[in-house]
Amino acid sequence: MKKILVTGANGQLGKCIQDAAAEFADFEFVFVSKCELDIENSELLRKYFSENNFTHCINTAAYTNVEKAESDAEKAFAINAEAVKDLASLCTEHNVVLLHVSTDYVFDGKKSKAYSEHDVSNPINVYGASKLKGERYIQEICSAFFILRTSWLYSQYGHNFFKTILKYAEAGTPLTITTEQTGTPTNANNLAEALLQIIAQDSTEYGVYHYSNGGETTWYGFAEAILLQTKKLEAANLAKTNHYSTFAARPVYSVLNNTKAKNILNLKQLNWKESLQTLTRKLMISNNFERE
Ligand SMILES: NC(=O)C1=CN([C@@H]2O[C@H](COP(=O)(O)OP(=O)(O)OC[C@H]3O[C@@H](n4cnc5c(N)ncnc54)[C@H](OP(=O)(O)O)[C@@H]3O)[C@@H](O)[C@H]2O)C=CC1
Ligand SMILES: Cc1cn([C@H]2C[C@H](O)[C@@H](COP(=O)(O)OP(=O)(O)O[C@H]3O[C@@H](C)C(=O)[C@@H](O)[C@H]3O)O2)c(=O)[nH]c1=O
Repeated sequence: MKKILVTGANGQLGKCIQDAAAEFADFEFVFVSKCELDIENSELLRKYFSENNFTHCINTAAYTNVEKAESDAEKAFAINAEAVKDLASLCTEHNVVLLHVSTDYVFDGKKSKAYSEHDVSNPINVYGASKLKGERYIQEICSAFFILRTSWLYSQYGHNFFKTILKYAEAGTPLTITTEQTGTPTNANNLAEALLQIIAQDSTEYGVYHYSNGGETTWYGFAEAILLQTKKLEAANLAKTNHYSTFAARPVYSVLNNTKAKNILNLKQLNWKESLQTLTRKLMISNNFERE
């Protein structure tokens, strides 16, 4: 019997995993939100691992505010690196396979071809640096781990670009969206399923993997597709810009090459536009866009 601890369970990906869990009836899940298990609390973490026979831990807990991280580096590193180090140690001590999620922002974006796992990481913002440090701890401490780097996550849950665009459009707020960065929007529901599939197939091909939806676009292209697919484009006030001022630098190009995940973990890569369409159709039928 697989017993899986999911941290950060009230976040975007955590909620998508809760939904995807319905398809994996053989697994026992322990979903813990930040209130129930703060991963910075090493004693409480230790207690959870001692009192449960977990076989796997999916760590979705993270400091994800890219802008705020620039002036709050200590906290970003405490959660994305130091707490991950504790988690990695406990997983090793208790023979637990760790599945951890990382980001395209570990790269500097100077390439113009999709990044593979062999490409050198070189983060250009605090968030990316803190996530890379977390990855490094896992690689040093664990032997049984999967690090899945993904990009531009969105879903019906939490705070994300998809929901921001819809909220602004519904309020009639003008939208000026940048064409400065190119990457791949990834439906967090697809990532949730991929993580559970890795567990289901009992893979021991541990290591770092890139997992995102397929294709590429800019943030402007993503916004346009969101509005088009939800039939809000005509009414929306959408404009493009080649410079949107932010505190944090972002990689100009951060498309991830998924070949390794496809070949070794047999993960399917859905095209970003098709996956967006699947989600928008589902949400439009059920009228179930989660409100904050
Ligand atoms: N969102 C994106 O675009 C991308 C995300 N990722 C990675 O994917 C993973 C999931 O991200 P996503 O679900 O979108 O992020 P969210 O911010 O939606 O979820 C993260 C969750 O972690 C919680 N959390 C924060 N600090 C702690 C802590 N100390 N202990 C326990 N829980 C904590 C947050 O709670 P609270 O909100 O209360 O602080 C939140 O519920 C992260 O590792 C992220 O770095 C990678 C690429 C893209
Ligand atoms: C809100 C807004 C943003 N932008 C720009 C700013 C930025 O360059 C880009 C995306 O902005 P956001 O702040 O929504 O996205 P950002 O926080 O950069 O998203 C990142 O989050 C972390 C957690 C990751 O790991 C990354 O993969 C990526 O998804 O869009 C506009 O051009 N217009 C707008 O109205």
